[in-house]
Amino acid sequence: MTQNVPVVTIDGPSGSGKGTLCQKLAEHYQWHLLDSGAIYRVLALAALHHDVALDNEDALSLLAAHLDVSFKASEKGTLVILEGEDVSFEIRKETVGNAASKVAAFPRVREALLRRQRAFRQTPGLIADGRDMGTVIFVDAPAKIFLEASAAERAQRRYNQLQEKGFNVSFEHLLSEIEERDQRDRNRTVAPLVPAQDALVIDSTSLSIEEVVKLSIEFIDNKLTQ
Ligand SMILES: Nc1ncnc2c1ncn2[C@@H]1O[C@H](COP(=O)(O)OP(=O)(O)OP(=O)(O)O)[C@@H](O)[C@H]1O
Ligand SMILES: Nc1ccn([C@H]2C[C@H](O)[C@@H](COP(=O)(O)O)O2)c(=O)n1
Repeated sequence: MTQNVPVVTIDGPSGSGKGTLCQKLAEHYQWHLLDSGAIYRVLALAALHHDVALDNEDALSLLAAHLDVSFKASEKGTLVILEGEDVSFEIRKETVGNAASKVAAFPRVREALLRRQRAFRQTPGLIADGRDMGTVIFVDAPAKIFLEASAAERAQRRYNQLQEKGFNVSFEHLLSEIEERDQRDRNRTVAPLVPAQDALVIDSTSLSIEEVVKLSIEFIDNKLTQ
């Protein structure tokens, strides 16, 4: 019964630090990791590759139901494979993130990806990263965290990240993309980005990564022993 396998859900807006926190938690507990955003990103990329319009819910949900995606552990981290091709780098582009946010707004697309996400619940446990992990996908999770940060701080983090990788980007452009994505993810009719009622909300705007990890582990350990 996978229902007995513990899950920790980490939800929050783009750039709040979910991915960073989830990797550290998965290492700490030696649990599996679900990056649900990567699945939506792969779907968006598949739509772009196959010329499927980002507003065609029928075609997108069909594509989602048959999405040929797999995740492979490697020395460089987890590789994301779409139809046999390594798309780990491509799916991280801001254009793909924005497209993912558009396709993710359709109820039948979300429905088509539901079981695929729940299948990640395997012993000894799962750290689940996304927007609706605690509110829809794993509502019975014993520990739920909602990670926030101001839009300006998230844009600054993304700016630093891209600069380090050698990309020349405008801070203002990044900020407006983050605000646009927030607006879409928070206001959609299905599975909007909101904290679960039983989630611990952490505002990381002025916290270091280490402080966020420490607070999270204290909370999770407490919840898991209740
Ligand atoms: N508390 C923090 N303080 C400073 N920088 C941070 C903090 N948490 C994360 N970061 C940095 O912010 C950037 C974005 O973090 P991360 O990719 O984990 O966010 P995310 O919420 O997973 O974003 P997305 O949803 O778009 O994938 C990374 O460069 C990361 O190192
Ligand atoms: N559980 C999820 C995960 C992701 N999405 C959508 C909304 C995001 O803007 C987009 C990309 O996610 P990211 O990789 O930046 O975490 O995918 C969603 O709706 N639900």
